[in-house]
Amino acid sequence: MSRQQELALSPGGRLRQLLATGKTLICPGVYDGFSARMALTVGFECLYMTGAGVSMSRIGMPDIGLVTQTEMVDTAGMIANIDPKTPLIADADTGYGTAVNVARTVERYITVGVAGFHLEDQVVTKRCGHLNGKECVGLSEYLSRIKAAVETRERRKSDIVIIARTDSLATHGLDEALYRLKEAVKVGADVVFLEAITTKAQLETYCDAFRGTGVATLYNRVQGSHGYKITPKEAEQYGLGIMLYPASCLVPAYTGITSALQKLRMGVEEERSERVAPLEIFRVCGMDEIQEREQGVNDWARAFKKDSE
Ligand SMILES: C[C@](O)(C(=O)O)[C@H](CC(=O)O)C(=O)O
Repeated sequence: MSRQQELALSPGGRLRQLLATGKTLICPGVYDGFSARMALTVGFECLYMTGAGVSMSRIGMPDIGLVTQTEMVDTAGMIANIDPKTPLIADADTGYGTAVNVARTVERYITVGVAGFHLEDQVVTKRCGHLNGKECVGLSEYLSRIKAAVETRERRKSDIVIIARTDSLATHGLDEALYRLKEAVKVGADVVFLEAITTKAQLETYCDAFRGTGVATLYNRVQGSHGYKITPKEAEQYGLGIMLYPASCLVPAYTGITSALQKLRMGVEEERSERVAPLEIFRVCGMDEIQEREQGVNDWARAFKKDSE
């Protein structure tokens, strides 16, 4: 693909291109500008905006359906535009209301440059998929959400990737969960996401159900949960299309910051902090590029002034 063609690709197009390689796409969970910058600096090809992370970092609340559409769209737009070449998959939870709310969420995700999103079948007062006590809506309500997303994508002539998530494994069992995902695909979802898989047998049945159908499967690897654990290498062997690591930044932030603060509270400075100069982290956040741009504009202004005098 030429540079021109590559530049012309939409965020959804970039994500589709990555999925078409057939390799498992490893997506670290980011939730703010800083975590996104770190993931980009390390070189990930695709990022995931975790709703749990946005809920905790942005409003200081747990992942129990408190974060709003406005907060999610605003954060997603900021992250997606740090490096528009790297596609962002965003959590869209339940779509934040009825089918019309779903449509508005999708419309806004398209506008701000999100490449793909997942939409689930929990009730609107949802909770993290790895907590007990989940409740799911009926199949027709779930499919209305997916349908609203698909129609919005068509209306906007967008290629945003729609990921159908079901939490019904915990509430209704594996057969119903797979049935829901298959129906979501019929309505127009591109990727399926069976949430909170806890056994090898469930994972195998899930992968078998979609193998050879052209529909990519997503696996949500919530470190520290009761979810079944697989490595990225095993994910390749299972033929999984996407692997999310929602807690990949959250947990190190939690443990690292807490430990540094505990020390500071005792009057001891964290020795690692001394090894990082402010400039180093500003650089992670694009300092050099911004200064280069500034320099370019200043040079132009100087030349302009000289010519016009
Ligand atoms: C994927 C998820 O929706 C998220 O918000 O990142 C969560 C992850 C979590 O709460 O740790 C989930 O429901 O699995």
